[in-house]
Amino acid sequence: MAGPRAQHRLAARQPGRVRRRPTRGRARGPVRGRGGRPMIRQLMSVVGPAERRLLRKVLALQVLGAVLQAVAFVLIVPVLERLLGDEPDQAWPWVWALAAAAAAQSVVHYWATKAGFQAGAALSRVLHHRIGDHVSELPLGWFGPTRTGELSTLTTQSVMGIMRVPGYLFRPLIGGLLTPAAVVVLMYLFDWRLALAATCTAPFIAVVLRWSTQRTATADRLRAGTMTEAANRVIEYAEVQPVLRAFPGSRAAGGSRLDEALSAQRDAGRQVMRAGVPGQVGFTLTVQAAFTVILVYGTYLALGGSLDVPELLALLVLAARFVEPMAEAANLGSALRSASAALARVQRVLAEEPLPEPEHPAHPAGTDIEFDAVEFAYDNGRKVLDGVGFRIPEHTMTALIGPSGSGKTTVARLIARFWDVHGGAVRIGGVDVRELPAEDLMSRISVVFQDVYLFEGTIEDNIRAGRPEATDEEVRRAATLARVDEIAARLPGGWSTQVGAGGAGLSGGERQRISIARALLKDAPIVLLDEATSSLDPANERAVQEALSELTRDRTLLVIAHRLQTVRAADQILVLDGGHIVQRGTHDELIAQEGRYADFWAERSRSRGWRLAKTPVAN
Ligand SMILES: Nc1ncnc2c1ncn2[C@@H]1O[C@H](COP(=O)(O)OP(=O)(O)OP(=O)(O)O)[C@@H](O)[C@H]1O
Repeated sequence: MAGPRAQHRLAARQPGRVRRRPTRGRARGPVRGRGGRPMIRQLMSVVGPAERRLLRKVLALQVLGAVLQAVAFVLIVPVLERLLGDEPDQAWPWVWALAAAAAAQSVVHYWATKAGFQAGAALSRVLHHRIGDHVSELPLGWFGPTRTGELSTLTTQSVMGIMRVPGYLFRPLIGGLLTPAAVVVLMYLFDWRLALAATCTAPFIAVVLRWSTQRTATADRLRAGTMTEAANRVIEYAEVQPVLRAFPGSRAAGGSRLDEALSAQRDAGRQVMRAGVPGQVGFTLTVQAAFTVILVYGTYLALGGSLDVPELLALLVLAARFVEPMAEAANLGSALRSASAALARVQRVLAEEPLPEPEHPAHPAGTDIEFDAVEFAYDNGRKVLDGVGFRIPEHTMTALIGPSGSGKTTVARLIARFWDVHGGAVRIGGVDVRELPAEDLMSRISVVFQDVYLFEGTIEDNIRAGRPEATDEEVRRAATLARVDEIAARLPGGWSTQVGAGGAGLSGGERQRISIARALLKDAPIVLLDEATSSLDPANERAVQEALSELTRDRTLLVIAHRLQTVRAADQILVLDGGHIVQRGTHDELIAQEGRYADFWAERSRSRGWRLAKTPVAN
């Protein structure tokens, strides 16, 4: 059984039925896997034409800068030749040429650096937009609990790592390759034999450089992995403090997971050192050996009389400078790998399939909801819904009950198209939800789930999120209907109280009342509601019930019900178990039958908590 994402991919391939949403102001280049492509190509593939132009400009300037640097290096030879020879006065034209080359290189370097920073800022902007645009088109089901951390790392550390590339990495990398190459080529103008000797040493230096980079690459990757793990363990350790303190026995286990991660990080750090030292020593020795070869050969030529001593000295100075940019580039291996890994992470998210959009949007007639032989499984392949069928008539209330894990939340999520079904269809007003544009579908639905998210902002801001263009009166009216006015009156800052990200500082019932007010303001004709399971104090319980009765008026409502009075008030009750609807009807009809509902009612009436025995789901 294909998982939700695989299923989206299948749907996206069906010809004629769906089309990908147009890409608003984005790069047209395809996002393909790394496949060993040079980083610059990877970078070009995730940005738009304007940023590509800017990157090309930076590259061109850096290439020019590297060549000018080589020219400046090479001009040292005639200057030294003349200064150390018999006619020092003749050095002046070369000194001026050297000064001109150095000045030109400085100017180009300034332009390149400026363009590099501009390109970095543009990269950061475009990547943030692309990630934001793309994520907004992904199925809601993609947003699991780990995504917050993933997205925040992506938009901060990863994007920062990538934006440093044109400003900080291009110059040494391009210089490291081009300047030595240009130096060797220009050396041929002075003495082809020493130039040839330098050319012959280059492959050895390159091989050792590659070997040392590969040695540290594996250790570096290991260290990056252990650092992420350690960071996650630190966060986990902070988050589970209440549990660790409530259950002292678990403290050792909680602490040891963190200790293990930290010592793995330490070991990985040592491994990087161990792996890096031979590479660096090997590189230095090879460079020294190459220099010695040139020195010995040059001395041999000078002793034989075929090379002047001043020219030999000048060429040796040049040879010494020729390895400098290579050494600088060699030290950037780690930064380059981490930028490449960051780019790969961005590409992975950008490669996630967006929700397929209908080619010919349909128009629902009404707001009744229908499940027609719906089948659905999450990525693990276990069928959660297996041929579920029911209808919620317009402007009626349906209560969905069933044991924990029976798929009640999944039913609600499928109506809001968090994922697409794998079999059958979910219809609204007779139209398959897959034939509705995502925005149209969401404009018809209000979702009040248990894990209410409150934005960083005031109570008022949070309610207004339901309909940003609403007037102040409309916001206050929704708030009053949902009994949020009582909350505002109690809080020191009133309506302007900051409720903070995640709504810290408010109880579960209070958060749900704000989310009901938000839904009331949105005024969508369909409401999907997951009643709070946590026990509320009587005042909050009454307020939530009153708020709900406002919310459900004249709307089509599916409620995942946990309270007896909600279940009783429903026009229809559906009992979900084992992947099927096992009973349906009104409270009176179901209570008259023997079955799971009657058991549930009897059990629930006896105690405050209730549970239905779970039966296995047929696959
Ligand atoms: N994102 C997910 N990925 C994989 N499996 C999931 C996911 N969400 C839910 N499940 C699994 O699907 C099954 C149905 O979950 P669902 O949340 O729909 O049940 P529920 O009836 O609403 O449970 P509860 O009453 O405890 O909230 C469970 O076995 C659950 O573990």
